[in-house]
Amino acid sequence: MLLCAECGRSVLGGTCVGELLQIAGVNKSFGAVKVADNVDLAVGQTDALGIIGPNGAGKSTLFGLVSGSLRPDAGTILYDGQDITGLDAAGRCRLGIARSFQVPHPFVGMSVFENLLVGAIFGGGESERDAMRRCGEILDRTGLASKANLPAGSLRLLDRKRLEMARALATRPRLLLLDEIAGGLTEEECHQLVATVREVHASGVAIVWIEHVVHALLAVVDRLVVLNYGRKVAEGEPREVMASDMVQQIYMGMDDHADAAA
Ligand SMILES: Nc1ncnc2c1ncn2[C@@H]1O[C@H](COP(=O)(O)OP(=O)(O)OP(=O)(O)O)[C@@H](O)[C@H]1O
Repeated sequence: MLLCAECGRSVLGGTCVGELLQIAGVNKSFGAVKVADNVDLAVGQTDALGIIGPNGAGKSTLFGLVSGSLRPDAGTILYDGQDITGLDAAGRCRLGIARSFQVPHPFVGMSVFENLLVGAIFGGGESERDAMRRCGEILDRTGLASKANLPAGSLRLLDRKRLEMARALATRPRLLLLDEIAGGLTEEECHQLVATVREVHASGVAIVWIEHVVHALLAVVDRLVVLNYGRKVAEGEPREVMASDMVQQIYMGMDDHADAAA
């Protein structure tokens, strides 16, 4: 892949694709607990970015700030060059930001297909006819075609995870935020899920993936960010980041905060 000499991002057709998402100086506290501490982050239009960090590091909170369910106390969020810091979640969804949740929460009484249609019509802004056609394609792509008419509440774990991703895809995202979709799956199921995420990325969707199942993440992402106590403490080539002393210390529980608390 050709990279821009100035910013290091991908070059398509001779043009730098630039940033899709830019987070600058974002802070968020819940009471006395700071869960986003001056976070800067950029995601290019063709990026696949992984985010790791211990429990409570502020990873899901960051997704809330990007998808619009949470407001930062300070800082700016730009999407496609537009300041979306004050925009609500529905507005961000219409611009192409979609999020899957760590704990899937589909409309359990509706069928799998109906769950996608809701996303496609209300989130993606499509006519019912276009939405139905595209939802059929997404069901195929995510391996849910044979489950289309089942109630979402009857699905087992892998299919619930797939549905969570399919619902996000139904909104026609350019930026897909995946929150721990591989947890609890068998090796084979994980392998299938990785293949689907790779396909989605290859179709032109930027991916940001929070995941504790690191081998699944490393099979997809080309950059890795580490959060700890709300701070971005490392960023770079995934295997180099994983091998760094910083990450080893955090995962061995030997970082500054742990020392201080001891
Ligand atoms: N709405 C909220 N109100 C108060 N505290 C919250 C809220 N949401 C998250 N927190 C707290 O903020 C901290 C960061 O939570 P967050 O879910 O972002 O962490 P995480 O890195 O995603 O963790 P995990 O890997 O366990 O999912 C935690 O201490 C959590 O309890």
